[in-house]
Amino acid sequence: MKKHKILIIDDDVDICMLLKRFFERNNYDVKVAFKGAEGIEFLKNQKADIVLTDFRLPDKDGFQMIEAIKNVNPNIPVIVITGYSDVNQAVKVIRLGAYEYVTKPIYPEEILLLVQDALSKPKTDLVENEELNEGEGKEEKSETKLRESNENERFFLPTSSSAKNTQRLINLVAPTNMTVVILGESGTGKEVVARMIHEGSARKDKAFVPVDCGALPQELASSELFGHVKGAFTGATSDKKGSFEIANGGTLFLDEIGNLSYENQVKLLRVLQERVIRKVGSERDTPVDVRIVVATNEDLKIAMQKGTFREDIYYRINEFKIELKPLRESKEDLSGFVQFFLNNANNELDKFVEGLEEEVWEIFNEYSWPGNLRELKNAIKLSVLMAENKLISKSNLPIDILNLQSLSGNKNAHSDVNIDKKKSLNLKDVTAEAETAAILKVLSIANNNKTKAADILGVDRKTLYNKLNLYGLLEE
Ligand SMILES: Nc1ncnc2c1ncn2[C@@H]1O[C@H](COP(=O)(O)OP(=O)(O)OP(=O)(O)O)[C@@H](O)[C@H]1O
Repeated sequence: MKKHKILIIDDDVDICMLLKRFFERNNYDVKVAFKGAEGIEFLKNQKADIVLTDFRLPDKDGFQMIEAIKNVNPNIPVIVITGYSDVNQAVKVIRLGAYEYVTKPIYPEEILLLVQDALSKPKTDLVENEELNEGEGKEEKSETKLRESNENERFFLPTSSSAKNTQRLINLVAPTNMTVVILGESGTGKEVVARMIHEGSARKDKAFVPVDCGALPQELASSELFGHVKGAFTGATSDKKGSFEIANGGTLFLDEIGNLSYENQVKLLRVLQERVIRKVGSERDTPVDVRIVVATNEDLKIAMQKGTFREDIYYRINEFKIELKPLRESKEDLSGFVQFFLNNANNELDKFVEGLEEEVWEIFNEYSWPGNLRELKNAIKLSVLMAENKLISKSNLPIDILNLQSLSGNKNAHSDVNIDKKKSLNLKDVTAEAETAAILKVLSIANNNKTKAADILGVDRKTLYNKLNLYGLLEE
């Protein structure tokens, strides 16, 4: 079998040699470069299948590296090694098109898993930020990718009268061009509803572009949303399309809109009023045809009173409102969602779990589900993984559900994970204890594989590392 070629760029000779030996032992062809320019030069002249680069190189930083690498080969997956505390950088490198980032201290096995994962994906899946690179053909490809991922997703349509009413509103508004505001707590399915609106519109064959305004780094937000022209700021080495342009003809979903900076609110108002955008650093307007759906879990009226959200935008976007109930207030839909998530988890994990024991149903009905559908989905997935019989039993449940459920004083649950009365009932301590127990349990199930463990826990690897650090669980 042909060996894959990995290019490792790091000025730390020890790390380079360690990784080189490790990957060679695992049957990879390894090329090493100690400077950014050297690595780029190599890519220009020879083929590599994947690049592993340190964020801090003597001649370039990680942002410049990704941009330069993608200029040579937009399809090549890039994994960036960052310092432990550089969470913001890590988020930015992903936005710039890196496949993944790993934090120091590095674990070669963890990097190997990521490399295998990246190389097993079809090329189109790897082109996360194709829009970074201008060109009509490329935009088409990124739209195809979005459509493909939409088709793979299957949603459950709950049947309670309130859920049916929501579905009626979705069906009513979908075919129009109205701006829709979706309100609901985190995890209630706001993005799913936004997708349904898109799917039910004449725009369904064009892109659905979700943007989490809460996760946009301040200094990159304008360029992410509206694009930039070459030379607009240091590091803007080529033109870049923003989310509005990528969504042209389709739907742009602005999640957590309350987090948009004042400056970007002003720009958004222009799009809403005139349907044009102006790229950062450009002197001319570009027309866009985008349907806008926004979501928030904060009360925008209060934000408006506080002066953090502009009144004119509020009234512009407030054309049609859909409010999603938290799961604790829509328990009639619980069993339908449980069955749906159970089927998915069985398929994903190759298991054959048929349902929940009666006692577990009682716990599920009592529990307040602060993370809503996302929490339910993760809890079912973990329980299916843990289940040894046809029915999920109480011992298979994530510990935090049992802890919070027992704290709520439920008489029916007979929890055997009761909190010791002598122990602190301070919520922070309880949470720390529950999280530590859940993390340790999952790490042992996942054979200490952090990527897998993070997946089971329903968090990203960065969050898992932060928790491991916080609770002193990181191995030396
Ligand atoms: N109708 C549904 N059918 C199947 N899964 C769903 C449905 N609604 C939500 N989910 C699942 O629940 C999880 C949370 O949904 P979603 O991301 O849409 O919530 P959200 O309200 O946008 O969350 P946040 O405010 O945190 O961004 C996702 O994994 C999603 O796939």
